[in-house]
Amino acid sequence: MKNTKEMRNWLNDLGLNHPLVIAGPCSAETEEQVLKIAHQLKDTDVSYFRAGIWKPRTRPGMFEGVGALGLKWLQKVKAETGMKTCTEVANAAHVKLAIEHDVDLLWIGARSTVSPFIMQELADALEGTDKIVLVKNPVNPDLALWLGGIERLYNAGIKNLGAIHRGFSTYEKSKYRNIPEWQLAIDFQNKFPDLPLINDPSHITGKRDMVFDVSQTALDLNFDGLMVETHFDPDNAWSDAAQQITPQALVQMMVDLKIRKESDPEAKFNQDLSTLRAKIDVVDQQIIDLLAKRMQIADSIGGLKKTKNVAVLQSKRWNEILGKMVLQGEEKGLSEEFILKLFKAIHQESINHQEKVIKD
Ligand SMILES: O=C(O)C(=O)C[C@]1(C(=O)O)C=C[C@@H](O)C=C1
Repeated sequence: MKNTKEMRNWLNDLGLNHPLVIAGPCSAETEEQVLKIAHQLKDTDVSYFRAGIWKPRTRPGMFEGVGALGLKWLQKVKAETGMKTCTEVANAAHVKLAIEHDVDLLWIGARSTVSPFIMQELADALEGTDKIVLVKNPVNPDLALWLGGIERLYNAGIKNLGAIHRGFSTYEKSKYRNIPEWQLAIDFQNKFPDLPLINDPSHITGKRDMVFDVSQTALDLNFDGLMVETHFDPDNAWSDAAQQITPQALVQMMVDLKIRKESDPEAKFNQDLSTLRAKIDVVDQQIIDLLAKRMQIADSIGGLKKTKNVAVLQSKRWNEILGKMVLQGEEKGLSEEFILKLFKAIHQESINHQEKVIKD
């Protein structure tokens, strides 16, 4: 699969002057609930109305969706509001039913993207469709697996493709439900700049008061749109209550979000930007020189340890360095998260260098 300008066709054809917005409840609960939310989202920036019909839940015994019955409600949404509709599909039977009920956009969930078998089954079931198919990132931060899933659909002749960034599972304590790992989304855009990329702030945050902030970051990183879970009574939603926002809050959010351009033609702006970028280039060069210097010292330590048969890993010394760097970083306005990531990477490289010296 190669990046092509045509990948954006389905998005360009919508002719939007704002980011694409997909919104609606996490789950379709009742016909009344679906239609009430849909009517509240009509005449807003929302182009596609979403509702989960088949819900992949972590543990059995939770609400697993209303099933095919909900597809009839989505048909009513389209007839009554004119909004296009979308839902999640996870197997060939879902695909068949969704297409029969004229759902316009199908998305594939994070728990399906992890499995090449499921992705191939879905690709076979969707073969040649002109529906829009969006693929959520797999639960683990694996760009190749994400792209591989999309590629299976592409190879099945599906041309209206896109991706949804919904964050990644983590065992470590985090303020997010699924950590965004923005770098991975940036790498995705670098590889496929024309493949529409939508952000899902609801699943990244898991909390409604963080949805705005994550949406703004996504737009600042040139995402093409947002998928936001929306319910008229979020606290009493049958699934994911904490992360849903009201349709009114969504409308306000779309007003408040700053939609930034990728560049500006003004000469003074571009000159100032070039000057600052030149400064960054100088600092980046210094960083590389310093890192190379540090690794030369690590090589010497490796040589010394080799003579006395001393282990490469020195946990006590390393934890001292890490603690000191976090404190010094904080004094300079650098987050603990960043310092830990940076120095863990430096430590690993230092170990690699020493290993090479010791094994030589
Ligand atoms: O101080 C050492 O013994 C080193 O090997 C250097 C170093 C580092 O790069 O700072 C690398 C590995 C050890 O785990 C601790 C520290």
